[in-house]
Amino acid sequence: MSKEPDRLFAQPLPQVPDFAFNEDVVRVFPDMIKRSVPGYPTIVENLGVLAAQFAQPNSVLYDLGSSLGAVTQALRRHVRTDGCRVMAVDNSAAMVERCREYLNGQDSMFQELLPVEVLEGDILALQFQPASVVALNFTLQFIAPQERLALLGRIRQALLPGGALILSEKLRFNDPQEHALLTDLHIAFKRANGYSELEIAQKRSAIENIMKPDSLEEHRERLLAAGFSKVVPWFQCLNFASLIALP
Ligand SMILES: Nc1ncnc2c1ncn2[C@@H]1O[C@H](C[S@+](CC[C@H]([NH3+])C(=O)[O-])CC(=O)[O-])[C@@H](O)[C@H]1O
Ligand SMILES: O=C(O)C(=O)Cc1ccccc1
Repeated sequence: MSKEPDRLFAQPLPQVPDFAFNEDVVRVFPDMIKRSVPGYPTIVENLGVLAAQFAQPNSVLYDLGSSLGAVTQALRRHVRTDGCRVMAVDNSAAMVERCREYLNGQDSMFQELLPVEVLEGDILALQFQPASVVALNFTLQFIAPQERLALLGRIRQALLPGGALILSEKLRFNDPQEHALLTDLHIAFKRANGYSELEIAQKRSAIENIMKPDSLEEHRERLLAAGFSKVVPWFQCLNFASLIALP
C-alpha cells in the first residue's frame, strides 16, 4: 500500500478547487483517510467481523464506493461463507485501477479468499444482485442528497433475509453546541495527526460543496423510509459513525 504522505493542501492555493477522487488523491489516499477519519481503521477491520455474521451462502457482498478496496480486503479476510463473492464498485477510474492492483497483491499473499470483481461505475446506476452484505463506508455522504433515499431503497430490495447494510458516515448534529464541540474535536484530531491550520481550512473548503453529511436522526428516518426494519449504531468516534441497518 502506498505510504506517500498527504500534503495535497499544504501550500496556499489561490482558489481551492472542489475535491475530486483523482490520481493525486489516489496516491495519498491511505494516509489521508487514516489521518482525517477518527476510527477509520477500527471501522474497516470490524466491518469484516460484522459482515461474517450477516453473509449468506451464494450471495454477493457489495463494497459501494470502494476507493482502494480497504473494506473489500477486510471482507475477504473475515468472510468464509460458501459461494459468496465480493463486488467492489467505484466511479473513479484512478481509484479502480489502483484498487485492482492492491487486490491482486492480496490474492498473491493469501489462499481461499472470496472471489472479487471491481466495477468502474456509478452506484446509482447499479443493477443489484441478491446481496447479504452491503457496505457504504463513507460513500453516501458524496451522493447527491435527493438521490440518497432511492439508492437505499434499491439496496433494501436487493438484501436477503439475514443480511445487512453497514453504513458509515460523517455526522452533522442538530444541536448547535454538540455540532460545534464535535467539529472542534475533529479539527483537534487532524491537528494531532500533523495537519496544519492551512491544510485543515483548504480541505474543508474543497469538500464543502461535494460532501453533505446528515444527522443520525436523518439517517435513521431515511433508512426506515427505504424499508429497513431496524437501525443499530455500532460505532461512533467524534463526528464519525457507523450503523447496521437490517432488512
Ligand atoms: N456515484 C458514485 N458511484 C460510485 N462511487 C462513488 C460515487 N460517488 C462517490 N464515489 C466514490 O466513493 C468513494 C468515497 S471514499 C470511500 C472510502 C472507502 N469506502 C474506504 O472504506 O476506504 C470516502 C472518503 O474519501 O471520505 C470515492 O472513492 C469515490 O470515488
Ligand atoms: O477530511 C475531512 O474533514 C473529512 O470529513 C473526511 C474526508 C476524508 C477523505 C476525503 C474526503 C473527506
